[in-house]
Amino acid sequence: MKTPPPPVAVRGLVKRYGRTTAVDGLDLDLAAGSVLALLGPNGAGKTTTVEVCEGFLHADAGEVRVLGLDPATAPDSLRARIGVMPQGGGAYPAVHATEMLRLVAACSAHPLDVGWLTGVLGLDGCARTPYKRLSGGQQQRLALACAVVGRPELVFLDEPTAGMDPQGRRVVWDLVEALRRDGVAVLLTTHLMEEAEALADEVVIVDHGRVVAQGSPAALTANTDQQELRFRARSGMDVDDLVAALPAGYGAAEPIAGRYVVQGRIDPTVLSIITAWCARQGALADDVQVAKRSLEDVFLELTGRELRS
Ligand SMILES: Nc1ncnc2c1ncn2[C@@H]1O[C@H](COP(=O)(O)OP(=O)(O)OP(=O)(O)O)[C@@H](O)[C@H]1O
Repeated sequence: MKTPPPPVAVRGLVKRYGRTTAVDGLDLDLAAGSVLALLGPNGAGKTTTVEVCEGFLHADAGEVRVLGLDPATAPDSLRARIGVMPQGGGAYPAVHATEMLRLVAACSAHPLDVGWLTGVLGLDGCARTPYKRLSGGQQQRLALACAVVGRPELVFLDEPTAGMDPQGRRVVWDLVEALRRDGVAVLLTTHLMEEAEALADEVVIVDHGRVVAQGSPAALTANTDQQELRFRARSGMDVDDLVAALPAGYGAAEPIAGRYVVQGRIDPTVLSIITAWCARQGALADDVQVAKRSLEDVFLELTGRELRS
């Protein structure tokens, strides 16, 4: 039996806007029935990548295949098989929430039940509310409903929970989880590492239009034999001197001014060495934490910048 093509396969994608190279040789593979999160700071090229995959933008170079098709030349045949939730949603201002959803459902051969979907997404109370009167979170959830009502094989969600309160975010996360259980492939963008960690089978971290790291959240944040101790203190202390004070094999860095990281096995002796060393510098080690690496740390180590910058 012939294996179906992967939902998304991108090789060497380049997209420029004038002098700005938004996407700079990006590769991406979304496996069937899995959730991939494109994680990166503002302007990293996430939306541009997704819009090329959706067929809304054309690549300057590289190869893009979505469900085996080139979205640049076959957008109509693809449209019926994919669901798209654009950043910020979008609908006619006066249309009622359910009207909008019924309109989209009518374009599909086998839509989900609109009443069921509005219930699941907590939109029952605003079925007759004009789109422009919905809260930002409700507009987002309606956009998500529109993206999935046609039972797509593949869904693109561009920052699906941006600006949502924790309750709204939970509803969206539960729906993404349900899509995965139903075998739907999901490509989402986010700059929230907790969202990527909670939802994604595969995380692709992008910066300046390039992939800087990828893997499962567990693999990306795995500690080899390493633990980390982080603390805040006055900036500019000599980390080489700190390394010299620690047992052999330990590392220390100040990736952001005033924020220090010590890598190695953290035990009470090491902790006391660090705090004593700080005291000798006339500094107080504040906000001391022993932590597992987060995706935020991975990004910081790779780029020297914070995801939320
Ligand atoms: N239509 C456009 N014209 C010119 N430059 C653009 C256009 N769209 C995006 N850019 C630029 O391309 C780069 C990548 O933008 P993109 O929106 O893809 O990033 P992003 O990772 O989705 O960011 P965000 O998280 O803010 O949505 C940015 O420098 C942005 O300013």
